[in-house]
Amino acid sequence: MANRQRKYDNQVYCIKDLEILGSANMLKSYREYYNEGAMDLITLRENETAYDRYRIRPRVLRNISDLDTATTIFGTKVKFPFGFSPTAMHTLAHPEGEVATSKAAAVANIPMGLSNYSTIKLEDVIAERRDNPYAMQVSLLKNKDAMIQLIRRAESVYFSKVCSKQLINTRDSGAGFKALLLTLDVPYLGRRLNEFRNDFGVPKGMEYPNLFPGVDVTNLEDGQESMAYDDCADWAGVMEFFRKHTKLDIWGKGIYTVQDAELAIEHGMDGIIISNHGGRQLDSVPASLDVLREIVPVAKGRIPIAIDGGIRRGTDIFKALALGADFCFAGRPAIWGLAVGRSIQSKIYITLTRFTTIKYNGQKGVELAINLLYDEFKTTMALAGCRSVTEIGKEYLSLLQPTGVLSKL
Ligand SMILES: Cc1cc2nc3c(=O)[nH]c(=O)nc-3n(C[C@H](O)[C@H](O)[C@H](O)COP(=O)(O)O)c2cc1C
Ligand SMILES: CCCCC(=O)C(=O)O
Repeated sequence: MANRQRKYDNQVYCIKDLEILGSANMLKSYREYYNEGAMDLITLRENETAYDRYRIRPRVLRNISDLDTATTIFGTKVKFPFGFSPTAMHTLAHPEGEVATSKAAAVANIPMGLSNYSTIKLEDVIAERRDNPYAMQVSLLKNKDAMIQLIRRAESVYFSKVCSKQLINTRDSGAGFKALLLTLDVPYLGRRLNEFRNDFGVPKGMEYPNLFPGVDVTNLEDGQESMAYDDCADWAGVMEFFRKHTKLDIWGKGIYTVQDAELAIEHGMDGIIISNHGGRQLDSVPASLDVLREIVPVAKGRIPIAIDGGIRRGTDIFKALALGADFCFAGRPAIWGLAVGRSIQSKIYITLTRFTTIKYNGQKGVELAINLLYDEFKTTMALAGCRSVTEIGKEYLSLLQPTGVLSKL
């Protein structure tokens, strides 16, 4: 039966399960680095709970037999409106790190944002691509040379690969880096108490091979000048710099207000991500979902609007779309997938009768995260009576008031 629900292994049936199992597989200081955020974690918590204030209003008898979850992002068709936000240092969660995340994103045909604090070379990450799009995240640094070199490398991966013994150029097929995600909300790093308490540090000898190749970044937190964030950045200067140095699309990540959404449009950005950095920068800012509601009435249709922060269920993706987002991203589910991958054993067949078992399958863990969200999202669309992503609108949601009354949006 086509509409039977997929079964899962490893006792992971939703992202919450993945978080619990993945977290148990990590060292305390890494777990808290990934899972926690700034100060009292008020925003971190609200990013998730904001979704619980909305209720879905399904329509029935809608003939959903041709249901289509596909949409486009960065000019590329993808499986459903979900992709990975850039998160630093995947190798702390799993030895295969960003390569495993990339393999899973490629198999699923979803976009992947790659952090400039990736611990694996961007060329090795992009080598795993199929037709799915990638976006390179760029932090705004004082060190302009590091940024320029990073952009050059992202652009110069000429996406050629050997296929049927022929060297073909796959750039035209849409594979590879399509956009830069400028991280706008880090002139300083937020105050993450877990990092102070755990004396968090990356293992000796670890590098950020895309931003500072060959540099031991163990002491990054101690503020080496060559790695410092740019605290003089402004809209005009940033846009002038990036338009001069790239032909890729430029998205602003870390939009918290209507005023800054307007400025992003005014300065010709190609897209925005409404994001509070997963509650890791300024604590007690509003949940990104609440900011989405303010921004959509003024920005919808003028610029692509994506959102991240607290998206953990297919119903969350549905709700964000119903409130006007064009696309959803999430950061931590990829990390938990990698960490769960440490305990997934895959059987690889060598011959028809013999197989060997490999552990540490990071890709399978991340695929599990994607499949859970995909299956939940598809089920939500079907049960709400939406046949395509464009049909999802605010008529499918009510706001649950504290009194228990449901109000229209
Ligand atoms: C461990 C971790 C590392 C992150 N590293 C980066 C980064 O290098 N650059 C960046 O722009 N955002 C970074 N972020 C923020 C994410 O891109 C994203 O905004 C956030 O994870 C979304 O919240 P979610 O994890 O609740 O989905 C990081 C987030 C986490 C959890
Ligand atoms: C030094 C890496 C900072 C990455 C980041 O943005 C985060 O941890 O949230």
